[in-house]
Amino acid sequence: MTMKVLYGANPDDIKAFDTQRLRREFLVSNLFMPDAVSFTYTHVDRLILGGAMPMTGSVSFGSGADIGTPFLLSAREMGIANLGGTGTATVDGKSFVLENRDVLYVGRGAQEVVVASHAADKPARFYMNSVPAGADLPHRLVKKAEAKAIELGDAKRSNRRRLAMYIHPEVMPSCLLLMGITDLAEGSAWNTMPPHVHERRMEAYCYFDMAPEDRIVHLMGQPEETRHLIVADGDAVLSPAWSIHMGAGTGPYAFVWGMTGENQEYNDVTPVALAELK
Ligand SMILES: O=C(O)C(=O)C[C@H](O)C(=O)CO
Ligand SMILES: [Zn+2]
Repeated sequence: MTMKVLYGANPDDIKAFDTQRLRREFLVSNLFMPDAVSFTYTHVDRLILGGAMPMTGSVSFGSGADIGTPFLLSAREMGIANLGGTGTATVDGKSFVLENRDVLYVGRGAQEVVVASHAADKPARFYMNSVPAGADLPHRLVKKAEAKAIELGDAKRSNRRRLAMYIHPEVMPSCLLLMGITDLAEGSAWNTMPPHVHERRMEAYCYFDMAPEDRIVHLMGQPEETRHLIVADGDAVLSPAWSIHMGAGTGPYAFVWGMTGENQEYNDVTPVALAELK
């Protein structure tokens, strides 16, 4: 298990960032390495994001040595989304089978998580978001069919998409984590249109189901001072509260979004008119 640390940046800093620096602070790559678990501790609302791609055996995590608590989840909750083939996640001896696009909520206090794929030629890709939690809630699997889905956008504007809420007060109540998956409709390219910011929550995206040669042009920054990141399959991007988050892909894609902060009000956002973007 590896734990990288990102300290985050403020909006004035990024005005002077070159491409390399911007990528270092806001882009997390190599999340899904064979038979490894990699975490990144961000100081953006203390969200930890991680990935694991077990192939033939199982891989486990749970130690809190990197973060100063007995266990990684001694004071945290976690969402685990399976972006690949079917796999199993076993939390302190209790096993949950995650098919593609199922999400497991792991409550505060879990000590050991063991993940495995059912078939090495179609490995599971477990993507994790973890945030500080104030209560112990039971672990629960949220199947794809149980998520609350919303159809958004318009094919004529190339932004039709289906947004599915998994860890959300109406589906799987948590302490402060929100997590869901957005799938772009065939032929649509743009996500999160029109864009928005949410002062009371940060957000992280993990783009997946992309062909290796495709890329997302992800836009970030304050509306009047945007920057872009070129993002590949399996990469995650951090979006602090002050940043827009939107993107367009050169081919089909989906993404997991995770949020935490002051509240869990999905609609507590400030829309940004496209004419405001610079
Ligand atoms: O395509 C979308 O729109 C989204 O998926 C939006 C994200 O869920 C989001 O930004 C939530 O604040
Ligand atoms: Zn958002």
